[in-house]
Amino acid sequence: MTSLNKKSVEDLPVSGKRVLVRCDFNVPLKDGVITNDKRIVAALPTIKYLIDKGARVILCSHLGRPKEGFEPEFSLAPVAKRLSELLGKEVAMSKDVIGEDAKAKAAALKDGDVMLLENVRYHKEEKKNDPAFAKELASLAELYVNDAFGAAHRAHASTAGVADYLPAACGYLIQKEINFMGGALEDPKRPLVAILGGAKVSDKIGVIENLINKVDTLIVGGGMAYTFFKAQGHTIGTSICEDDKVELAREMMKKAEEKGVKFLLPVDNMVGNEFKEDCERKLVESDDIPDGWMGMDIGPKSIALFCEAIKGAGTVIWNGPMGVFEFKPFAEGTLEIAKAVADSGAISIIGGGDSVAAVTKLGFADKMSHISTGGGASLEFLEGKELPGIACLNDK
Ligand SMILES: Nc1ncnc2c1ncn2[C@@H]1O[C@H](COP(=O)(O)OP(=O)(O)O)[C@@H](O)[C@H]1O
Ligand SMILES: O=C(OP(=O)(O)O)[C@H](O)COP(=O)(O)O
Repeated sequence: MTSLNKKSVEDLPVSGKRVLVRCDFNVPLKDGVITNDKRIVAALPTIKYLIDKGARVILCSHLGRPKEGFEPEFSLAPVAKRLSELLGKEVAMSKDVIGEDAKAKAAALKDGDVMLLENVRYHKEEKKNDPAFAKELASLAELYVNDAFGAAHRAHASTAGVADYLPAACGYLIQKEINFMGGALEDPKRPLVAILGGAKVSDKIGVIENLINKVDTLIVGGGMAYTFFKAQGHTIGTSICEDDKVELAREMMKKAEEKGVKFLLPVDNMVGNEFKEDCERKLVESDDIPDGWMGMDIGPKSIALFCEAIKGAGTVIWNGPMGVFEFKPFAEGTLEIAKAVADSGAISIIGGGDSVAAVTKLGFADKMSHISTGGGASLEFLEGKELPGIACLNDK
């Protein structure tokens, strides 16, 4: 396993100290109710450690993308409530971030107490990583712990800026994420198979460029595939495609061939005449999608081809569903690939909001070695980019 060369929460003298802990509590909410608390649960080991050590814990996070100032639907109050339930103790919630209420509540903390600040993005200075705001936030505490892996690719005041003013270390979640993903890529159990799908071609094509130097097999399915189909000269109908990435897709395939990387694309496709759950559907036994039809899932031959490659894998890295899994008639590809990954015995790492949602919805989450709490963050890490939320922390 790769070890992170950064100070850990255990390296800080936390007893009796006020510790500012950045978490990623950016959880999905529907009508004010948390629909998936995975990110809150994932933050518990660090919080519990600090409570046990008698630290005075000041938690902070963003939630969603509020535009300006206080907007009630982005309040972290539901998170404070859920945290109280999970910890079995009161989590005080301040009405503001660096205002009077936050300062008073932070000053009143006793050893082992926990509080949560309001959404840091209520201040526009947060995303700008404004030094004065970072300094003010830091002044609430004596030590800083970043455990927000899902936001570690953001150079914001609470994820990076505060580290200029306080001794700074990482929490257990960041360690866990980096250990798993770093280990998988630096010393992978082979064959190393990467599966990429989903819809964000431009975000992920950079990952392919980097992965080609590391993987034995690269599987591209889902909405990603059609840009590659176009690069091969196939017709793609109305399938999603990023025209400005076609040339890059061609280069990626050439690079894969030169490097001896097995590059698998779908060989048959489930298509629909409209982007709707109950659209007309048919199987196209080739990579030429007819006019007026859209590739919305991989077909049975592709499933068999991909599953065969997954079967012998030592490590599987998967990001992006194989089709529009939210529509039941097009969920088959994602379901079968999830099953194959679960049954492969390989070390399996799943990242990305929709991929994790798909794997969870289909009931395979427990069978994966690692479900990452970060979408964008895990991708940037896999691309080999330095994450600012980690780079800012004190070296060991
Ligand atoms: N063939 C396709 N056409 C259009 N959208 C697709 C296709 N295959 C998958 N998708 C969509 O891709 C979305 C997920 O893509 P993305 O955001 O890149 O993944 P993740 O969130 O796991 O990183 C899903 O909502 C899914 O419906
Ligand atoms: O949900 C998040 O990222 P993700 O959707 O890439 O997993 C993080 O909380 C970061 O949020 P942001 O993309 O608004 O900075």
